[in-house]
Amino acid sequence: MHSAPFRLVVTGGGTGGHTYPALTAVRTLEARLAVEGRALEVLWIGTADGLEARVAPAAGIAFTMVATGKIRRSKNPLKLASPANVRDMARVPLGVLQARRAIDGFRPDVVLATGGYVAVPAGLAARMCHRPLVLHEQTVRLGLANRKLASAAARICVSSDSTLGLLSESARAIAVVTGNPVRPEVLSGQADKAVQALGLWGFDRRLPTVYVTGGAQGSQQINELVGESVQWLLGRANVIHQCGPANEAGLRARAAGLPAELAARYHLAGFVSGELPDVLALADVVVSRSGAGTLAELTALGKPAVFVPLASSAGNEQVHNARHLEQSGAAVALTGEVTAAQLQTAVGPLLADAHLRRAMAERARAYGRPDAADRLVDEILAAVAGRPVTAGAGRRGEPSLPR
Ligand SMILES: CC(=O)N[C@H]1[C@@H](OP(=O)(O)OP(=O)(O)OC[C@H]2O[C@@H](n3ccc(=O)[nH]c3=O)[C@H](O)[C@@H]2O)O[C@H](CO)[C@@H](O)[C@@H]1O
Repeated sequence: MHSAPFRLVVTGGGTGGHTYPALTAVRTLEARLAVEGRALEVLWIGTADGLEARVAPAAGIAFTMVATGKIRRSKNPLKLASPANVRDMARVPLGVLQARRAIDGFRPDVVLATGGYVAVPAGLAARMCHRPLVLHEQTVRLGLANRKLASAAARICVSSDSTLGLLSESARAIAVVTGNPVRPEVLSGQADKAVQALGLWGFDRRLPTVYVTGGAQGSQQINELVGESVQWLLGRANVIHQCGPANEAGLRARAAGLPAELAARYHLAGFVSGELPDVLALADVVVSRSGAGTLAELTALGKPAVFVPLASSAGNEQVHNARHLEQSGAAVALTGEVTAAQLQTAVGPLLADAHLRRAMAERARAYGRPDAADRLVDEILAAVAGRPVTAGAGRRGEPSLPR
């Protein structure tokens, strides 16, 4: 029985893709320590306007804000020297100072950084305070924040085997494939609870249900495609459409024009929060962006998916992710200029044929890593104990996401 609590600083956020793996790691570590009778104390270093500013306090985690600026990539020096860029870069040293003060005061055993702009000042401050820094990368290529922090890290935990080949020799020496943590509750949703919680009384349970999601902020492109196809979809399915908080009012006005019998089977939401696991359980087909977080969830659950990747995502990784799953029949990828007709051609067979859905679900599940959070916690504990990375750790010979 340990009397001293384990102290963790966690940093990362902006989007859901960086925020939820951090939250899942905290919860998993807490459960692991509880078995030994040891308490966990956590401080989350984030930004005021990132998703983490809502998620961490709602989870009862102490939260402190630091200044940070968007780090933009550009090969054009004029763009790099733009006023917005210069202003944002100037905020980073202020953020480092603030993060350093927070870390000095909290004295964590370890700092976990999961990417996003805020991870840069907090990660640099971790090194200044001589605290072990564990990085987690969700996407196949290291994000900008993790690239900046790699040389300061004790461990670089990655989500895909194919990331290892893309790392420098020194980064590979401290890299471990853990997978991308999926919130445990996401894996145990119940379809009936979604009906209760969202009041989906007009849904026809004899029809399949499509969950449309554009990621935490919603996707204009997916909203338009679904808007054009909504009557077609509702002719064959119930639809839950997560459209992004900023787009909700406009789409709600448009949905008011639907015939009543179709409107009863259409549910619009800006953001799906606590009900997400139950919504995923209810979904027979998912139409989605292919961000790393969503992909980890859908493969862990084994859900047939039609992906409409964000073409401008870093290194085009969403397109790579979607195409890679499509190659083995684990999803359908719609890339480039996608039309409503293409969406219908992709979704139609899945709505019509439950066998097809089951086959795709099985293939998707082969990519899932439901144990990723446990493996990340193993590495956090190993970093605190000063254990070196095991050579070849994490190579499991499973299907991996592409380069
Ligand atoms: C625009 C952008 O920068 N996208 C990147 C961002 O994705 P972004 O954060 O937008 O998307 P992800 O798919 O990674 O994660 C979204 C997360 O939010 C959750 N969710 C979403 C909607 C909702 O209503 N409720 C809800 O809980 C999803 O279940 C998921 O857990 O980070 C990912 C991981 O680094 C990258 O792969 C993406 O390319």
